[in-house]
Amino acid sequence: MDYNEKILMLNFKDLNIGFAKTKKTEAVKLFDAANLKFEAGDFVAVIGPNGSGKTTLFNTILGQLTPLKGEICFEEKNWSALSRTEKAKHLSFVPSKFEGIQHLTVFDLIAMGRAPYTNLLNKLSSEDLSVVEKVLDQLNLSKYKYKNTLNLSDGERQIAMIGKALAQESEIMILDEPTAFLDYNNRRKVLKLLQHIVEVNNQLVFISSHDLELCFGYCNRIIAIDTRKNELVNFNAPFDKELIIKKVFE
Ligand SMILES: Nc1ncnc2c1ncn2[C@@H]1O[C@H](COP(=O)(O)OP(=O)(O)OP(=O)(O)O)[C@@H](O)[C@H]1O
Repeated sequence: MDYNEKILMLNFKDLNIGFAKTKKTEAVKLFDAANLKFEAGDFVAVIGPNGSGKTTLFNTILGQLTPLKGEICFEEKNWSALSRTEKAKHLSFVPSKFEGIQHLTVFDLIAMGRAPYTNLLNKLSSEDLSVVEKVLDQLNLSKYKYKNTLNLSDGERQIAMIGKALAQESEIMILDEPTAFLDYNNRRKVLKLLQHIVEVNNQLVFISSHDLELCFGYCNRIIAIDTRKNELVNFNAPFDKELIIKKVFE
């Protein structure tokens, strides 16, 4: 076996992203995302102007929207054929803002990541508990273990949300603007943490962001929504920053 061989995770086959026709509205096509492949160990930034379709792309990958054309394959299986629980074992999602919930501790939040593996009563097995402890340890969150999620700073809460996704033990993680509400130091801390997770766990991680310098600094791939040509364009590191900015924002 070639240890440098990359493991294919997601494959966009002839994909068109947008909103399907409904009884009341016409179909809206946003862009082509044809024939892109994503592998284990890819840290991918999705960039594009406001309203270009980053969230729509994520919602399509998450299975909440159907592609207008084509399909998304996960390890060569059609992704849409997988049940919600099966998908949750392969894919975790971190929203850009989580305000915290009264009485929900950091431990409880991270334990929620085990939901795809627990029974109807959500009882944690000893294996679930050891995964939660491992994540608390890995993210240096043990000192906040019993802290209420309402009483964390934005940065701490974002890292706790990443912990919930990590506890899900999915190969793919999607984070919608994970640094949008963070200060300069916490932005770097979160991106560095994600870069580390990609390397150590060999996961596939997608983020969306308007902070191009962060994406250039930490990601190994950028997929940019070119709103002139209505297509998704792939760039691999090392990035030609000027070319990317010109193509997407000028
Ligand atoms: N249900 C819908 N039907 C039709 N168009 C929609 C629907 N929801 C959103 N849109 C439009 O789709 C486009 C893409 O929106 P989306 O939220 O995916 O963009 P975005 O790149 O994530 O934006 P931002 O950077 O501002 O968060 C926008 O023009 C939006 O108005």
